[in-house]
Amino acid sequence: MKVTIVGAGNVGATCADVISYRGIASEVVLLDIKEGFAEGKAMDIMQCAPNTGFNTKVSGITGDYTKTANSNVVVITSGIPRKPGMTREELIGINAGIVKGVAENVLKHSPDAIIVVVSNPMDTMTYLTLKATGLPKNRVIGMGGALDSSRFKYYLSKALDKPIGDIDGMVIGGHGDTTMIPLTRLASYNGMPVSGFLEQDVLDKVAADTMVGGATLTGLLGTSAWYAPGASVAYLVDSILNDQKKMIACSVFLEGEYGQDDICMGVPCIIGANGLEQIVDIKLSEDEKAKFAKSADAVRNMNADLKEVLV
Ligand SMILES: NC(=O)C1=CN([C@@H]2O[C@H](COP(=O)(O)OP(=O)(O)OC[C@H]3O[C@@H](n4cnc5c(N)ncnc54)[C@H](O)[C@@H]3O)[C@@H](O)[C@H]2O)C=CC1
Ligand SMILES: O=C([O-])CC(=O)C(=O)O
Repeated sequence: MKVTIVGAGNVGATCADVISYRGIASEVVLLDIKEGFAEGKAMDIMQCAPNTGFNTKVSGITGDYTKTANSNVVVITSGIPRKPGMTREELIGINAGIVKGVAENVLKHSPDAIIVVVSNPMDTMTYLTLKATGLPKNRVIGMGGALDSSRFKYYLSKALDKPIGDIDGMVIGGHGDTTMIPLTRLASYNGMPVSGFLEQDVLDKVAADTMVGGATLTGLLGTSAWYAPGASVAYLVDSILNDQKKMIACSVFLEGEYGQDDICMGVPCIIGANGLEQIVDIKLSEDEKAKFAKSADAVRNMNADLKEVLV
């Protein structure tokens, strides 16, 4: 199985590293526009193999899409990340043109690929990819919810002081500082509701910290995060390539689900060999429904800025 990752920067290279280390694909191609950069990252990753023991073939290329031919999955991480104080939405001006051009180029050589969109603002970039390529909705999947959910589990595990692997929880909605919806009501510690262990004010703080999880890291690092983002993409790619049918919160095109139409947003999805195989329409509370509708308004507002790039 072959995966192409466009953008060999922090997130793209980390994703390639996790995919190869965990043997998720037999071949990974990293592509970047910066001369020699993808080649260097690929060489560095390959030189881990003797000591970590993987067999994935990782190669890098500058701008030559012929080397990406017949990829099963293409991950788009190309574009600029935010700096401290910025929102993800502020990246749209530069990233929209990059993502559209990349999506068109990859499809010329991998017409059957499933595309995973990572570049921000991710929900809008996913919508753009879907509209610009005309691909069916099962083949365009935005990654954000897998990451936001892992940050939610992290903050819950800290508040509970319990192992992160014992915690379950999901974040739906938009992948933005104010549009994420951590589903606290449904989060659990070994199958038991977290509300049985934590006071409401603590749960509210966990949700608030989760929502600004990316901004917090951007403030600490000077650029946005990459370890958990790269690992979250690899987790999603694994479910596709190995037909795991995991339920993962992903940004996908909605046609009536959750009361929304003509928009890509984070909802629970079954992800397998066909990409998006099912949208799981869970029953939200009135409060969660209101939050989802508000989140959709904000994402839709952002999508309106695509008018020029979508001509
Ligand atoms: N959806 C999510 O959960 C997350 C999204 N992101 C987003 O992912 C994107 C990448 O972030 P980083 O890897 O940290 O940035 P980075 O700056 O480290 O890497 C981006 C790479 O894209 C390359 N690039 C730019 N234009 C290109 C083009 N036309 N073709 C090929 N490559 C091109 C650059 O040369 C650079 O190497 C950002 O937009 C960031 O906001 C980051 C983390 C999580
Ligand atoms: O915060 C950012 O800009 C990058 C991102 O989407 C994340 O780490 O969640």
